Amino acid sequence: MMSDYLRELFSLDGRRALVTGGSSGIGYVIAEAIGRAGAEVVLVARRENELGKAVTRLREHGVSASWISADLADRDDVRRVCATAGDVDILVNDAGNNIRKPMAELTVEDYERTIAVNLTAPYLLGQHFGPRMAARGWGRIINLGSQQSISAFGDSGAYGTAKAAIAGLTRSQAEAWSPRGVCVNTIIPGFVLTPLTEPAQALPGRVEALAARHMVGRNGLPGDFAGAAVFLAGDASAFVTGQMLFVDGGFSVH
Ligand SMILES: NC(=O)c1ccc[n+]([C@@H]2O[C@H](COP(=O)([O-])OP(=O)(O)OC[C@H]3O[C@@H](n4cnc5c(N)ncnc54)[C@H](O)[C@@H]3O)[C@@H](O)[C@H]2O)c1
Ligand SMILES: O=C(O)[C@H](O)[C@@H](O)[C@H](O)[C@H](O)CO
Repeated sequence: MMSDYLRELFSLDGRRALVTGGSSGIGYVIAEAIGRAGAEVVLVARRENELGKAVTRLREHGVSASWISADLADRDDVRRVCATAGDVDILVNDAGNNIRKPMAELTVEDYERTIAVNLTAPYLLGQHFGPRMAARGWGRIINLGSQQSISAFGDSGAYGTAKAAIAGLTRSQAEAWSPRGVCVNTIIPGFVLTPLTEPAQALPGRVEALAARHMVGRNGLPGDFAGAAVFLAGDASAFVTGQMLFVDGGFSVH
């Protein structure tokens, strides 16, 4: 049975979380995990039907959940999320997109949309919620990076640019607000089987080749991120800030 000590260390009771990209993949699992640890959860994504389904699933698990529909590539939508979300103790910047083309073929529109979703939205949401968390003396920001935060992959130059910058954004946000109780960290996944990676999964032999590049011998699943998210969202990680946490089955060191 879980001791009161462990319950206190990992409980998110009384916390309120905003999870972008929470309708799908890794973001949904993070929302469910921190919700089941006690937090109230607000999901942000574009498609209302997917958001509605995710909120229904969360409620089936006893999680207090709601959603805001927004296109995070659109700054007016980002501002509307900031204005309507209320107090947020835990911000998870999970929403991401990857426009896959050879570097020289990415248009400026591809580049700008990719940067807007993967980097500018986390920047603006952090700028709104970070100081408010700091004023209350407690907060957590979890950004989603990628192996491309530290190394190059083919055909995703704009995404790689944004994900490398996420590591720098995390350090800058940590520097700004950690002195007042706000820990900011990046989760770096391996290759995870989600809708985002379906184009890569469709390439012959690619799934198997990537599985072999993980030390654990398999690709990631969304469920692999639950434990790290609960850890980084709560008091257990009070002395962890500005870091990249590699939840990648050993991919980065293989
Ligand atoms: N799957 C992987 O292998 C992998 C690896 C490294 C990093 N990541 C990162 O993890 C995060 C989650 O990815 P996933 O694999 O779970 O993908 P996913 O496609 O399952 O989920 C992405 C989520 O982001 C939302 N989203 C995308 N564009 C949006 C926009 N313009 N406005 C609002 N919401 C938007 C989608 O609605 C969805 O909820 C992303 O930041 C991704 O870059 C994934
Ligand atoms: O969109 C994608 O194809 C993924 O995000 C990939 O880039 C890798 O899975 C990731 O970089 C590993 O962390």
